[in-house]
Amino acid sequence: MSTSCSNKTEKVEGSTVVVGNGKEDMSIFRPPVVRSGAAALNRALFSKKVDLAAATLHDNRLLSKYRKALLDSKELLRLDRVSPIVSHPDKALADQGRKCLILSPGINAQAPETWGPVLTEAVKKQDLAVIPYELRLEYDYWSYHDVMSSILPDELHGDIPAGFNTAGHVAHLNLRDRYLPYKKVIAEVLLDKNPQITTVINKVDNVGTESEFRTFQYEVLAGPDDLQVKVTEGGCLFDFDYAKVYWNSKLETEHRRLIDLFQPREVVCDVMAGIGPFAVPAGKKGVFVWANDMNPESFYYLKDAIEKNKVSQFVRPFCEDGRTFILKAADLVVDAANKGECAIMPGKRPTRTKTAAGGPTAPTPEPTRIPIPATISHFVMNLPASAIEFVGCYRGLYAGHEALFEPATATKLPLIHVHCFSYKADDETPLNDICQRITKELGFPMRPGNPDVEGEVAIHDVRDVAPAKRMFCASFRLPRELAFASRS
Ligand SMILES: C[S@@+](CC[C@H](N)C(=O)[O-])C[C@H]1O[C@@H](n2cnc3c(N)ncnc32)[C@H](O)[C@@H]1O
Repeated sequence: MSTSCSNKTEKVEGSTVVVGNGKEDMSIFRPPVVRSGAAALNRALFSKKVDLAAATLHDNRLLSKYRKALLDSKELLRLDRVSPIVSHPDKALADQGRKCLILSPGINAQAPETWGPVLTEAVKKQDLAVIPYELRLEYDYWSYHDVMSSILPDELHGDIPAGFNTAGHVAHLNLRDRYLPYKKVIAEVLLDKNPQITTVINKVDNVGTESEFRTFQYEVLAGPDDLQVKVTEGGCLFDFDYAKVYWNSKLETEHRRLIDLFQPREVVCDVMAGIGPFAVPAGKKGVFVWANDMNPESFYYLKDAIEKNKVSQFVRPFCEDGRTFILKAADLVVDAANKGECAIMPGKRPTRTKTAAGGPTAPTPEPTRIPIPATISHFVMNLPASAIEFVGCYRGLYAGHEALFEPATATKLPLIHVHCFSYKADDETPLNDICQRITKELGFPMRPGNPDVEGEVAIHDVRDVAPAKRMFCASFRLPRELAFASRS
């Protein structure tokens, strides 16, 4: 046989193997079929023996030379997560430190015609011998996907639940009905294969129980019913009860995108702040944030995050309906600026406090005073199911305060970032839909475009949420006519 011809790479679930002569049966590396249904997971059933061959070296010093040569000639086993270098299967020889190299499937110890050129030559030189080798693959070897493919019937293989949300040690599934009979087994395998996860929950869909605070009903599928989680996002620690407040780790990129727009010393108003994934990291970079959430539990954990992350000079927590908070925040910020409120940052000592000669300690620099500006630069409204309905509340935001903005000063009116859902489409359909809805609520014509042009909206595609639904963020500057309208 010549292994140098007709090499091909075959993808086996969870493993890639390069086949020497193109004739190997790759199914030998698939996990055993364990159609135990919804019964308890029996890990022992996933043990599998695979008959292969190994090259046993007469001198271990030749190990690296032959490992490379056999790899290059495609005669060495190449299987993800399996080292081809193993102890000799004979215990006495193994105790003497003798090693073997596991060979590619298709190579048969008893059939020299299946050996490639490197093996043939090395055997001739008596550098090595080819022996049968039994490779054992156990439950721990198989990936989550391998194990679930073994357990689930063929008709459920297309959509094996994998894209779960995590919050600290909790994995949060939202299983489709057809996977529910297997929910306990799915949860057990997830626990086994994700060491950082210790509790698996599934969303329980009780029609009409969706909370206004975006919390959900759940059942524990595996692990303790402990949903007090610790999560790090944007360099900040959040320690909260996942059952009582909204948290979605899939929004991390969106949080970062908006935080990157905010400049230190600006003011941001987060109308539906949750426990602060926009507000707290923004505060950490020196942005003043007026952060509000109507859920008292979110307010509690928002205050906790402000304290734990030491951003209380920059982030102020509130707990009220966002509809009333919008105008109130604008007024509070004007008041704070008029009163000269500020953050005071301690002066930083130079790292070396003594002169090279061991002289006097350098004086502590003066603290830096960072005044709160009078105007809000950004509003954030992440309540996608209904935030667009809140945009009418901006009417009269800066009534009587024309002097604070362009053209009297260089300050622009605030940018409003409204999260919302719309259709999934490759054309303008979602953009037009979102602009029509904003127009209706605002009472001012808005169209897709550049947010710096009055009447235009930039629409960012945030993420997929359902087969026909996506989440977007619509950003626009508050039109002058509305900002300075009288408050009704
Ligand atoms: C989708 S969550 C977003 C939370 C946070 N901004 C984030 O990105 O994770 C929406 C939040 O709006 C809050 N909420 C719901 N109705 C509200 C209202 N009328 N006023 C203020 N907050 C509200 C909920 O309690 C929830 O925390």
